[in-house]
Amino acid sequence: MNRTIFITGATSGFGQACARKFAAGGDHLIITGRRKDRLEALKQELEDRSGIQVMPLVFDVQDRSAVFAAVATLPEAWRRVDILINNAGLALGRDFFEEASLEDWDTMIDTNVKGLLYVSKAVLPLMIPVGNAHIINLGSVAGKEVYEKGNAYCGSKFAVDAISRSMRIDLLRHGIKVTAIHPGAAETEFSNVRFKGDESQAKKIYEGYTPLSAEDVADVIHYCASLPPHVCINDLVLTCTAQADAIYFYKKS
Ligand SMILES: NC(=O)C1=CN([C@@H]2O[C@H](COP(=O)(O)OP(=O)(O)OC[C@H]3O[C@@H](n4cnc5c(N)ncnc54)[C@H](OP(=O)(O)O)[C@@H]3O)[C@@H](O)[C@H]2O)C=CC1
Ligand SMILES: N[C@@H](C=O)C(=O)O
Repeated sequence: MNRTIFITGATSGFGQACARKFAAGGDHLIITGRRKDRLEALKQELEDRSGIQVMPLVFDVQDRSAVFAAVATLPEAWRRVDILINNAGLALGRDFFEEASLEDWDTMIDTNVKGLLYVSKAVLPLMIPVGNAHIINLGSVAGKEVYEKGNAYCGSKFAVDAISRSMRIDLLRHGIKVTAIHPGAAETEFSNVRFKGDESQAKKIYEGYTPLSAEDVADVIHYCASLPPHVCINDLVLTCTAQADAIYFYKKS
């Protein structure tokens, strides 16, 4: 399938796994993140292995002007986007409300919510003319149920849930599908980022059970993106079997 897929957060985790999955299926990629070295390495890997074309764009999704400027640099051949995967995001800290950092809250809201809005707004003009484009937003089980010390992270993912529902209504007239994907715990760089490099705390999150992998999530995203034009998966929660919901895990002692 020679589509063009625009993936944010392609330097790690779900985004990187999606890039590999879609490249293997023959799709061309626009891959984005702040770490240019990782984007360049992924471009090299995928162009060598899959023979597809890859366009890296380096920008911080929190920076509105940088988002629009980066999209504006796309040459004519890249000014058609079939699928946008709004994946860039993070959690910072896991603290009680009164102890949490305002800076962490700002970053989560600016990245997970405003960043998704900015990128979608900037890329939509390249999607509307396609007639049957698709937006896939990364929410979380944290956007379906709240948990202790989840505060702003849960809030940001509830916002992604609501934005996805609203997008779906507004964009229907352009034939654009909107799918929200809500994973449970997956072992990526996510917890290292959340716990600010505290490897032991990050590792503890995944002890006693088998979490999702980035590839598990990418497989599901690719399936959602490969359905016939008249079929849309609107909202999908996926967890590892050991995780019953956002809070309950069955962990072998
Ligand atoms: N792992 C999990 O348990 C779950 C994760 N999620 C969500 O899935 C998404 C991907 O997470 P995951 O792959 O696990 O995490 P990773 O930390 O492995 O990857 C996060 C990606 O987002 C990018 N990113 C973060 N901040 C910015 C920014 N300001 N500007 C541009 N890119 C940014 C990073 O790129 P770079 O640093 O190079 O900019 C990186 O490529 C996130 O939205 C997360 O909230 C949802 C449910 C579960
Ligand atoms: N599901 C995880 C990531 O979003 C979490 O809620 O910590």
